[in-house]
Amino acid sequence: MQNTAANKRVHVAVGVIFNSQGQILIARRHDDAHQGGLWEFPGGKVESDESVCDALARELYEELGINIQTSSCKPFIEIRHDYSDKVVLLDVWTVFEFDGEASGKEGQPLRWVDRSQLSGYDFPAANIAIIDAILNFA
Ligand SMILES: Nc1nc2c([nH]c(=O)n2[C@H]2C[C@H](O)[C@@H](COP(=O)(O)OP(=O)(O)OP(=O)(O)O)O2)c(=O)[nH]1
Ligand SMILES: [Mg+2]
Repeated sequence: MQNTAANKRVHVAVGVIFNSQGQILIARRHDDAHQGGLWEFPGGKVESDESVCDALARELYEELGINIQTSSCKPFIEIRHDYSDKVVLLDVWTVFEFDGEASGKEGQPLRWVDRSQLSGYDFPAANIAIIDAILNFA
């Protein structure tokens, strides 16, 4: 099979996680990762046997050490984006309740930011639409 962007399409569960002060958690992607060095909303690839929400819960535990109830993740927006080397489907969910204190379990820097501060960080291109939706979110 040819190594085309089409067969590198990845389905990604992404969490926009709010704390009790209404701040949002962002993490900096490792320099050597795809879209490395940029900030992201935590999450990762959905495996074939998982629901998106189960994948999100697993990724948030692996990356941040927090536990979410699958009933607390609500669908927010879906973004399909074609990077030249990869096509991603970002399945974005909001999370308002979680147990534990988030820390960068993979050594990634984390920040809790007000939504007005999001524009001060560099995100992958696919995130522009997510950030617009957050800014318009009631
Ligand atoms: N998690 C996340 N990924 C994003 C965002 N924006 C964006 O373009 N992406 C892209 C980058 C990657 O190509 C893909 C997510 O892959 P990932 O590296 O987080 O996947 P993963 O956690 O399962 O990582 P790994 O096990 O493969 O190392 O989606 C975002 O806000 N959050
Ligand atoms: Mg990830």
